[in-house]
Amino acid sequence: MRQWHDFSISDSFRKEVQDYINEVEKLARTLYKMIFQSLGLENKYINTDVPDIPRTLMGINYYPPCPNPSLTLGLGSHSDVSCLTVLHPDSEVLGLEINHKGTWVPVLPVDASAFVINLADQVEILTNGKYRSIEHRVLTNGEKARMSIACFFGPLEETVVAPLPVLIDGNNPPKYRATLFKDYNRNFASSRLQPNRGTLDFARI
Ligand SMILES: O=C(O)CCC(=O)C(=O)O
Ligand SMILES: [Fe+2]
Repeated sequence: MRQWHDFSISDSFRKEVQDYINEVEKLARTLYKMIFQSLGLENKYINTDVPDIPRTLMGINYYPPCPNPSLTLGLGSHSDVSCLTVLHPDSEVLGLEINHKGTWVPVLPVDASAFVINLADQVEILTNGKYRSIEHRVLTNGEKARMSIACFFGPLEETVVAPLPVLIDGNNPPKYRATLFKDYNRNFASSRLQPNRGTLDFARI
């Protein structure tokens, strides 16, 4: 039987991960820009005033089979903390659900190579709630293990995130205060997963 120390991080594994992250980062940057373009913001403003997303965190989630899926979740309900998540879901073993107006709806990948894109908390703050971060959770499967690869794209720790001034006026007062991303992140880590997009409470006015 193979032991844990038989699994080294080989050069080929390192390269695969690096190539994957490079490609997914290009996609994330394109989508991130399109989010703000869709709100009518000019490219010049986006390039100078919207915080950059240079920070990538990649996580491989492994959900072992569970003898009684009704008793537990694979991952409790939460919204992602950063700006945007590019998720490579397991197209064979389903389980991801989003909360759509109070109803849990399964996310069905259109094919084996399709990504799921989650808008995360910092985009909700920047757009002053025009785009909302999505609450999601993962069910367990009775027979098969599930795997997913999540890449989270966000600002630097020292970046202050606040609703973009251009989206604020008399009819649209700020719904969120300015927070240092480091503090937001620390609050997320110490409060663990929270339902109802509860991590946003940290910045909500
Ligand atoms: O496994 C999944 O499909 C979702 C994972 C997830 O929500 C996360 O890593 O934040
Ligand atoms: Fe998530």
